Amino acid sequence: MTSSTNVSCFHEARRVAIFGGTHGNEMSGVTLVNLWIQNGKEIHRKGVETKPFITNPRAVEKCTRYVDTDLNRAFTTENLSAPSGDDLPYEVQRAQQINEIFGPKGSPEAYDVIFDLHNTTSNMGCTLILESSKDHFNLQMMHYIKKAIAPDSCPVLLTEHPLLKYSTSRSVAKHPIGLEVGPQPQGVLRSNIFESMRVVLKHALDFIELFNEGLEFPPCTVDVFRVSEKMDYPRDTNGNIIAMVHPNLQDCDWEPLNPGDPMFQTFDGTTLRYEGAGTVYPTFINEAAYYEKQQAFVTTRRETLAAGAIKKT
Ligand SMILES: CC(=O)N[C@@H](CC(=O)O)C(=O)O
Ligand SMILES: [Zn+2]
Repeated sequence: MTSSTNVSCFHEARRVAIFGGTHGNEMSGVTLVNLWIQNGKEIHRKGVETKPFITNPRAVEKCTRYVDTDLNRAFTTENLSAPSGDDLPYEVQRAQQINEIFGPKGSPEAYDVIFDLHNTTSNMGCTLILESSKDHFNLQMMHYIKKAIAPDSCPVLLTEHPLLKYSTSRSVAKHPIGLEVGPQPQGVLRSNIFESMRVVLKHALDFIELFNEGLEFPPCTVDVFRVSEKMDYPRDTNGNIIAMVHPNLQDCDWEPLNPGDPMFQTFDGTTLRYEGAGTVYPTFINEAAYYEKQQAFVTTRRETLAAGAIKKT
């Protein structure tokens, strides 16, 4: 067998977009994208058209997550195929426009790559979000970024899950990549968070340039954290929250949580413990935007994915 039989070929990643302001109060992405709209020199790469784009301008203007509904949940087939009109929620109208410009989602005309820039109030560091374990192009890119950024770490969160997966803005692209950097409060810019987001984007664009130049990337493996279970805050019968994230768990994103470990602390100081089966790795711990989604954190499990060799056609 010749080595080339194991190489997956992809078209050049010529059309690339960088989304900021999918959530209007996540300031690193909003600020970087606005900078790059003014001057795109930093994101220019040979043989690549990179378009910086503010996805939810009305939410950015109000510095709020969204106006009518969460844009990063709005890219469902139902929404995208609904008859368009002013009566639709603002973000659904916006999703349709974005799908026209960068999609259509699932079609050969769709953009090759979309980076969607997010911030979290959780202590997640610089996290790459992968939507499909079978996307070898993205796996290779994430492998490249992890190597380039070492000894700093860059965990990969895999959101592939039958119930917990959601319809993101970036999902209109052939290769959707979320970048989630924290901790940063909503509406706030922190220089360290801003800079680490910028550095990851730099490496990502370098990878695309090398790929388009014809470099072959050999098979590799990527350690990922696969989303497993959504954990809500403990509540009373009226739905009111009766406990907080336990101090031993707060800020401990990506660290092992074992059966019997403290998880929540009630207002009178009682510790509630994790009673699941086996070790999990919580993340999005105490994310501000997830109170409305009844989510205190999400558990993940570690997995190693194999990426085949890739090369441009
Ligand atoms: C805090 C936050 O907004 N996180 C993103 C994660 C993602 O882009 O997949 C979201 O919930 O849409
Ligand atoms: Zn966000």
